[in-house]
Amino acid sequence: MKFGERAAPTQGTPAGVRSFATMPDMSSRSTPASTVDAPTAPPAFLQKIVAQTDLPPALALLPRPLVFTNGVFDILHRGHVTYLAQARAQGASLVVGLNSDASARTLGKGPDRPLNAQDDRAAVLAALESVDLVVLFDQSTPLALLNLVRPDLYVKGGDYAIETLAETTLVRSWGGHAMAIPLVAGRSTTALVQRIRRHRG
Ligand SMILES: Nc1ncnc2c1ncn2[C@@H]1O[C@H](COP(=O)(O)OP(=O)(O)OP(=O)(O)O)[C@@H](O)[C@H]1O
Ligand SMILES: O=P(O)(O)O[C@@H]1O[C@H]([C@H](O)CO)[C@@H](O)[C@H](O)[C@@H]1O
Repeated sequence: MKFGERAAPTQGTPAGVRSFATMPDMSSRSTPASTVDAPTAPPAFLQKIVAQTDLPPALALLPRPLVFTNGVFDILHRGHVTYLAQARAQGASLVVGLNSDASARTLGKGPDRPLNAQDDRAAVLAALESVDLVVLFDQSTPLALLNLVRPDLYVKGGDYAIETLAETTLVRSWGGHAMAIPLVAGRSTTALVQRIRRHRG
């Protein structure tokens, strides 16, 4: 139900949200609707962010085939969301390995990158319908995490030569597969940042 819609009183109103059934009738007052208590419960999508130590039970709940990908996802753009939706469509669930800030800094993307901190990047990814789990990793490659997740399919964007990746060799070692997804032309975080900086003068 969208904010402000009236509905029949239901049981199980989320914590922090007062049921309309228990709210004072404000129809005859001039008080604006914005004075109604704001929800205080954290959004459910944050539950998709899991620590590596909590992975086994979280993975056990995911339907197979399981797809895995990884990256920095610093400023989310159309290329990313297209790629993640296409990756998810290859299986029944998608786990994203997300470079921690320390790990991202080792990748040579620039001295001020990542611009968005790891918790913010994780939250934005977790809010996507295509993403089932987000797991941070601290190394310069996702190999150790990949070995924990043991997906059926490893996916990376077409900016990588999939056959040359160590991730491809690893996923094939347990009978998994690897696939490259074609790039959405002209979309990258680096290009976006450059354009913003040029316009700023
Ligand atoms: N335009 C795009 N189309 C499809 N997939 C993409 C695109 N850009 C990035 N990806 C994929 O998204 C994942 C995360 O990529 P990354 O965070 O490096 O994006 P980026 O925009 O290329 O960033 P940067 O410019 O900082 O390198 C990678 O697997 C990459 O292959
Ligand atoms: O966001 P990026 O830069 O595409 O993600 C990187 O991918 C690397 C890739 O898996 C090559 O092996 C990985 O090693 C790196 O840690 C980033 O996740």
